[in-house]
Amino acid sequence: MRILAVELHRVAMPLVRPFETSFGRQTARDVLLVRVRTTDGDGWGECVAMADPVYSSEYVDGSEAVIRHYLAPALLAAQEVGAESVAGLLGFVVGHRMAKAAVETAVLDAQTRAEGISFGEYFGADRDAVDCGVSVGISSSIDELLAEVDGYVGEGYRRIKLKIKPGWDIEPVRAVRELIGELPLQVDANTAYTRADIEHLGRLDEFGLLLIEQPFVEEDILTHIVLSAAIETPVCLDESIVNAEVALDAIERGATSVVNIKAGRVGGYLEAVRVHDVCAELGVPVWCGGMLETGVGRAANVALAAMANFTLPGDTSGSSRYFAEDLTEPFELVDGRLAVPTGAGSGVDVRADALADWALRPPITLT
Ligand SMILES: CC(=O)N[C@@H](Cc1ccc2ccccc2c1)C(=O)O
Ligand SMILES: [Mg+2]
Repeated sequence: MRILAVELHRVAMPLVRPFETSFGRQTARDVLLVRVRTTDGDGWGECVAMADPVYSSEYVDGSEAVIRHYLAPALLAAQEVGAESVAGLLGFVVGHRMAKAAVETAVLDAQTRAEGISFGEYFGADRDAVDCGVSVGISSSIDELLAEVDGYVGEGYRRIKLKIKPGWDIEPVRAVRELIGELPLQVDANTAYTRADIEHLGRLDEFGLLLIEQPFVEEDILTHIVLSAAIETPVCLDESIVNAEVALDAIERGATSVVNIKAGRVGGYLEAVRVHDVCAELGVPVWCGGMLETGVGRAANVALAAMANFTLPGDTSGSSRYFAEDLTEPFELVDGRLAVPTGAGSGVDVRADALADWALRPPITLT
């Protein structure tokens, strides 16, 4: 098919409650959505980049600029485009994986809608619903944290993940472990620790955690190797895993024994499937990470999380974890699970009224 136009939409999505991590406090999402208009129909992709470059080097204005000036022109100039050829067409741009992922996903959506197959069928999903976990931010007090966690347990979430940082780790984890009993529990440091903290992090072993996620900076594979050898709790990488080759290297070197897969972080769902396959071959379980996506990105994540080696609950929470109203029909937990959309493509549709109401500015149309 040929790309006739690429539309860049920016919407403001207020969060139902602040979300605090070791790198900052979010109260809203400034979301970039890409719609491609092709000879075979339309498709949508969500860019997971945050407003500021504090989780990764990408940020939403940067993603928009690189799509506008490099990625969209490359696709518009191509005579024939398919999801499987997008990465090659965009390879001349270094990095900008979240921007590339949004564009590739929009093409994949248009292509699979035209073919009448769902993302789940395209990825090779092996189930029709996925177990859901929830990511809980840093709170202003232990009591406030416990009230929030208690609510999620009541909603049926099958796994709790706590954001931690130096000064907010052992005590909150102890309190939550006491509250939730044997319910699976894990922590995410978002790179906030250093090698000097290894002994301190070993104190988490008493809580029987599923994993500790990305304690050290993205580039520092070595210190994750040292930590893995020093503590019982399995080490899981997130920010570090930028593609399947890095996943293979990190696993082979003993830096990680569980992998958080995020399509946006690795450049798209096709690379995410490759990361899944590499981990499956090595017997390393994976789970689907989250970037506070709207229903557009959430739909694709749920389909990805239905692949065989996604054996741990992901951060594929219900829409209401983040948004009072979603851009699509809301994703709602049933028995701690989300159903994999069965419609063609992503299986969800962007609500035109919400898009118009929450638009930060008129869409940019590139032809
Ligand atoms: C669900 C979860 O913990 N996600 C990320 C961190 C994160 C936190 C805050 C965010 C705010 C706006 C956009 C993306 C964000 C991602 C993680 O696993 O490391
Ligand atoms: Mg993480």
